[in-house]
Amino acid sequence: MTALLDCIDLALAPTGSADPVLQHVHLSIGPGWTAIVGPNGAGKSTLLRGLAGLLAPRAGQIRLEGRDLAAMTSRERAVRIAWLAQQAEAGGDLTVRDVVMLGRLPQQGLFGAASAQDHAVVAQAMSDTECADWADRRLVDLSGGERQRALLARALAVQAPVLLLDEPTTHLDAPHQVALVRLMRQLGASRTVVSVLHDLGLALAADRLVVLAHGQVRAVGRRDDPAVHAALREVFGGAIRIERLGDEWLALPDLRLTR
Ligand SMILES: Nc1ncnc2c1ncn2[C@@H]1O[C@H](COP(=O)(O)OP(=O)(O)OP(=O)(O)O)[C@@H](O)[C@H]1O
Repeated sequence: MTALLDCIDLALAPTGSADPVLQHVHLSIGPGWTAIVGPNGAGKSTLLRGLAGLLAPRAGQIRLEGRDLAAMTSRERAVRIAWLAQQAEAGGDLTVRDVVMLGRLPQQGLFGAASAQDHAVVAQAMSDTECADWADRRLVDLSGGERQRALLARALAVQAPVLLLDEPTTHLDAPHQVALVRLMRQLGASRTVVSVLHDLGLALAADRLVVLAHGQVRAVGRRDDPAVHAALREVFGGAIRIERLGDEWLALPDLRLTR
């Protein structure tokens, strides 16, 4: 399988930081759903922002479909990569439908009018994230979870081959977390979906995991890969238990540590 996103000896620094937090990263991420996990400050968001083309590499390169991401125009990136940021935007006076339609801008171009197909894509994206019922409400008036779902719909509406989601389950209740896992699995069948997740239980539903710590990749592998489980136990200091339940893997905080 040809990897869609390739990091080659990559060094990245967060915006405003002089020093790279990720160094010498070699990583290939292909089609399917990949979860990036690791302790606070490991560099997960920095890596995702790099993959989105929002941070220029301090060294090395990120290639998308074999092309240097840094050499692409922002329009070229925008039709290929959809992005959901960690901090939800307020959205001003825009309604949910307007915000989701913004996801079609890369395809429409600045002066293009929304086509019937754009409206159909927007309706489908709102249906997939269950926000169609409040399509006419202002984003600013929504609860945290509702807003998160509307912004996810905008990212889906781009219909990009690469979907990058930073903490997409933040603010979501349990049924919507499960719905999102189902959606990421479905989308992974035809796209490259990469999500940063703090909830290891949700991350272990992904096809593959990338375990990061201190700006280094500690393990990459399928969710049933013992090397991935060992790396998770190592980087989280044994604070989690990983157990198999049928076809699924569970990661639970090990509360016995508190005794
Ligand atoms: N502007 C900045 N200047 C200096 N250091 C920064 C800046 N932004 C982030 N950092 C540092 O870079 C490191 C990586 O940050 P990043 O947000 O990528 O981590 P993360 O793994 O996503 O963390 P979390 O799980 O807490 O969201 C952290 O140690 C953070 O303090």
